[in-house]
Amino acid sequence: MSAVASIRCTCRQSIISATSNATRSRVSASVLRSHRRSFASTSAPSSVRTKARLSRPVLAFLGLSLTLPTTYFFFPLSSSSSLSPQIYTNHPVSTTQSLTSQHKLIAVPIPSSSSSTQYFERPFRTDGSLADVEKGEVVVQHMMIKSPDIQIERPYTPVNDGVRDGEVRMVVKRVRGGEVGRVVHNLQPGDEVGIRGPIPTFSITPNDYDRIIMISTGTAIAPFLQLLSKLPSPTTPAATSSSSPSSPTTTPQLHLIHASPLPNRIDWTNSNLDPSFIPALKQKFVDRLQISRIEPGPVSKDVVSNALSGLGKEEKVMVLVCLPPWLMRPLCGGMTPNLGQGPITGVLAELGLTNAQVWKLE
Ligand SMILES: Cc1cc2nc3c(=O)[nH]c(=O)nc-3n(C[C@H](O)[C@H](O)[C@H](O)COP(=O)(O)OP(=O)(O)OC[C@H]3O[C@@H](n4cnc5c(N)ncnc54)[C@H](O)[C@@H]3O)c2cc1C
Repeated sequence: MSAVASIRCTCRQSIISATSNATRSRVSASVLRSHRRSFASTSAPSSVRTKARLSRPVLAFLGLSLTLPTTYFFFPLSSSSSLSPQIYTNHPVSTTQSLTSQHKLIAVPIPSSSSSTQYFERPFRTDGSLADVEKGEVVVQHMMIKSPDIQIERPYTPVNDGVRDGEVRMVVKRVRGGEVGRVVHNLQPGDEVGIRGPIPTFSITPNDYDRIIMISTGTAIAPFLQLLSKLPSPTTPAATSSSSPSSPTTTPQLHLIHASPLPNRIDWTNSNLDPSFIPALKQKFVDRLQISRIEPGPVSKDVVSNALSGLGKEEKVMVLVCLPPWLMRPLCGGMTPNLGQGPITGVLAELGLTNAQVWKLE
């Protein structure tokens, strides 16, 4: 199997949270890896790209740590009804649905104004400008939701294609003592929620790969559900099947490896409660999408080896990993403290995969 073609990632690093008694800052921003170009406003010549890749997270870190807190604290909520990555606006929740006792699906309509949809179609860069999406490129994005009571925000990844559906749908897990999870779980249809986004999480040009393997557990499946929702059905002409300005024209072989919930827990991902969940995706992709459900816990070498089987020497593979740190470490090595990719170690390294073939998502 050969190396990467292109994946560009804006890591989930723009999180600024302040609790009532302390201000915690977890800031990270745009880490873009591209072999052709990045979301950055100017394309660096190839000779300096490596250097640019190394310095960009640092610059983004500094830039965001200055700009986002300012935006957040001085302009906490705008009266405008447009969605914006920089400024919070209040938006009514149209539907809410309990998927399990811990998981709630909420839908927030996207205002039809072009100022709201533009950020879905032309992703927001950390320098404030908008990126042109390349032909065939799919950008996975997340939204920030804030607590109305205290200065705290959390990122959530829509499971669907927002522009196509006219709304973003997010599955939010409530954790014990969690602040924003509590807020979301108390929402009723018609209630308003402070939201900003969309913010790019990562982008990928699926046509550049022969096989894309996605590995997740729990709500970390959300970026993959969104990616699969944005990909056109292999049986439908690309131009009509996605809202993306430049839909991929062919579908690579897709393999989703997703942990089953603990025994006696409801497997919401495998329900028909949303058209972005697994059963609908299976119907959409038929034999282009293989699903492996695995036991909760560390991902075994066998299951990944199985997903890689039959891959020719010249074929290109990308493994996208979205797991909590304790599961990511044995599989492929952890991310660095500033949410850089870090070296590939563990199971994926043993299978011969390199940094060019793996992308880690926090
Ligand atoms: C890019 C991105 C996308 C994401 N998408 C999703 C998604 O689609 N769905 C989803 O459910 N989640 C998603 N997450 C996770 C989400 O952003 C939150 O981290 C999660 O919902 C918990 O937030 P919370 O405010 O409810 O809990 P928090 O208030 O952050 O609490 C989390 C845990 O920490 C504990 N805790 C809180 N404060 C303290 C303290 N001072 N000392 C000790 N312990 C403390 C709490 O008890 C709790 O157990 C995503 C994360 C990222 C980075």
